[in-house]
Amino acid sequence: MNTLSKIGMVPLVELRRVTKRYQIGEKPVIALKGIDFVIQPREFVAIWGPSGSGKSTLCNLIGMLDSPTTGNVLIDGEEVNGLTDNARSELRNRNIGFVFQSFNLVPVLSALENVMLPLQISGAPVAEARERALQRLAEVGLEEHVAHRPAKLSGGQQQRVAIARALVTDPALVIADEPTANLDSGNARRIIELMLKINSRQGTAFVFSTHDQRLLESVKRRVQMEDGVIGSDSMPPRSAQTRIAGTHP
Ligand SMILES: Nc1ncnc2c1ncn2[C@@H]1O[C@H](COP(=O)(O)OP(=O)(O)OP(=O)(O)O)[C@@H](O)[C@H]1O
Repeated sequence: MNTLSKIGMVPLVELRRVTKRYQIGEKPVIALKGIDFVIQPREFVAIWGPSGSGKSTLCNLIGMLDSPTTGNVLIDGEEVNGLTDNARSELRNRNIGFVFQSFNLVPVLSALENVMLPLQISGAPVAEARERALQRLAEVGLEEHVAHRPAKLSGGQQQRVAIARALVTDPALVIADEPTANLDSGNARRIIELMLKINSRQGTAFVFSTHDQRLLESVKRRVQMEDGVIGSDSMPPRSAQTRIAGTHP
């Protein structure tokens, strides 16, 4: 992120009157109907709502994986619409980490190699990539499992590898689209607590989506999606971020 967002002068993400329309054959689907939305540095935001309400579409636009039909998306104060594909990829790789519902780990690579991958793709020397990946895996509590391939890990452990991978490039924002959808309720809760802890300790901003209201108890900013608009049951942003017992700012 540039210095302006680091010192809080511009939001990390800003959506201005964003719409998204999909066309399947003859029939248009308006997935987002004019969204205004801001994520500030260090925020932890839950996007919740029923299936089909527009959560993934919103995450994809925030992560520049897709473009709006109308309206503007600004990342770190920079308007995304006018950028070339290369400039957009560069902005994304520099600033944003992703966690997906199906973990998306490379099956033939170990946990360590999976986490090293984003750094190696960006040209970091192997020794440095290894050191930073080991550090991230330790932060998510997997130092004992670094040599295991994904198939040897539980769903919760695989998602923790994915979180370590999302964090390894030190992004200002991690987008986690339904990160707990394939986990049982205990592991789902542990994943949210882990993300809250990283947010609290390191200041990484998180936006995560879920249809499970039970996961929202400890999240202070909630954005409810309802048929393509932000619903009335949203909780406003808070200047102070959530702290988990035993963690430090
Ligand atoms: N690629 C696409 N092509 C056509 N329609 C789409 C596409 N992606 C999403 N939609 C439609 O847009 C609307 C919003 O979908 P979206 O996936 O954003 O909702 P969601 O809240 O994330 O749902 P879920 O929780 O089931 O993932 C739905 O009506 C969906 O069918």
